[in-house]
Amino acid sequence: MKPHVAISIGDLNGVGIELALRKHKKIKEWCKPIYCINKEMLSQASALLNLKIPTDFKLFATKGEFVIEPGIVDAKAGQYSFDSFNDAIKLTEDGITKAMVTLPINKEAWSKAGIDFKGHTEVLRKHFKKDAIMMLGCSKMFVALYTEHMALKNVAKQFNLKQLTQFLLDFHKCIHPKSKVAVLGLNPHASDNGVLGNEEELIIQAVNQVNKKLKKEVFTQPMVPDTAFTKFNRKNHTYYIAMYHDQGLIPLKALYFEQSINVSLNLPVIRTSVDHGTAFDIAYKKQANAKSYLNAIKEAVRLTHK
Ligand SMILES: NC(=O)c1ccc[n+]([C@@H]2O[C@H](COP(=O)([O-])OP(=O)(O)OC[C@H]3O[C@@H](n4cnc5c(N)ncnc54)[C@H](O)[C@@H]3O)[C@@H](O)[C@H]2O)c1
Ligand SMILES: N[C@H](C(=O)O)[C@H](O)COP(=O)(O)O
Repeated sequence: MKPHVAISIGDLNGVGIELALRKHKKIKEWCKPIYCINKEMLSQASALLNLKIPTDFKLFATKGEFVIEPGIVDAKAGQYSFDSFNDAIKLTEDGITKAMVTLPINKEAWSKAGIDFKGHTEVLRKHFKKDAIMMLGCSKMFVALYTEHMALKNVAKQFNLKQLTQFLLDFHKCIHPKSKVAVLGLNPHASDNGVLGNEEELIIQAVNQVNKKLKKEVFTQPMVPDTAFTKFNRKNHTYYIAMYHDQGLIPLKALYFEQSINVSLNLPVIRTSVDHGTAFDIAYKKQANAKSYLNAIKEAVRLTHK
C-alpha cells in the first residue's frame, strides 16, 4: 500500500513549490502526498509559475496569506514555512501520514520572523525531546554531523566525551552499518598526535568506549579530514561522521549534490528532506533540479516499509 506522506511546502519565495507541482504526478506512483499549504497560497504560486494545480493535489490548509516575492528573504514567507512544517509534524505524529518530507526553508527568513530555531532538525529535536542526528547523503556516501548549525568558533566547545559517545551509539542504533564507519578528526591532520589541538584525544576515547561496548570495531580512529574523502578512502567507507557541518557537507555536496538527501535519525518519526536550500537565484524560473526531492520522497517511502 502507498503510504500517506506529509510534505511541508518550504519557503514559498524559493524553489520548493515548483518541485512539488512539477513532480506531483511522479511521486504519486510511490505515495499519497498531503501538501501543507492552503488554496490561496497554492493558487498564487501556480499562477506565478504558470503551472496548473493537479486536480488530485491534496492539501492540508496551513493558515496564513502573504504576497509571494520570488527570491526575496521575507519574514512572512519564513513564518508560513515554519507553520507548514509544524502542520507536517502534527500530521505525522498523529499517524495521519506515515512520514514527512520537507521542502527547503530559509534560515534568515525564519530569523526575521522571530523563529528561535536555525532549521528543521532543531525543531524536531525540541519537539520530540530527542537528540536527532542530521545525516545527508546518497547510496554512495552518507555523512552524519556531530555538530551542525553553529558558528565555527563554537564547534570545539561542543566536544565532551559523554555527548560524543552517546552520538556514536545513537548513530549505530539507527544505521547498523555493515562497513566500518569513518570518524573524522576535528583538527588539521587530526592534530598530528596533539601538535595541532587535542580534541582527537577525546574522539579516540569515545570511539574506543563505543567499539568496546559494541564488541566490534564499528568506528575508525579519527581520520585525517583532508584525505578522508579521497577516492581510495571512499572505497572503504560509506558512512562518515563529520565533526562540523562544512567538514562533511562540502565533500558530499561537491560530489553528490544533485542526488543527495537529508535524513533525520534518532527520532520517533520519519523525516527526509532535499539536500539543497531555497535557491532564491533560480526561484520561479523552472530551472530547479528535482532529483534530490524525488530521492527524499523515495527514501521516506522506503523507511515506512521497514
Ligand atoms: N532543506 C533545507 O531546508 C535547506 C537546506 C540547505 C540550505 N537551506 C537554506 O536555504 C537558504 C539558501 O541556501 P544556500 O544559498 O546556501 O544554498 P542553496 O542550496 O539554496 O543554493 C546553492 C546553489 O545551488 C543551486 N541550487 C540549489 N538547489 C538547486 C536545485 N534543486 N536545482 C538546481 N540548482 C540548485 C542554487 O541555485 C545556488 O546557486 C539558506 O537559508 C540555507 O540555510 C535550507
Ligand atoms: N544543513 C542542511 C544542509 O546544508 O543541507 C540544511 O541546512 C538543512 O537542515 P535542516 O534539515 O535542519 O533544516
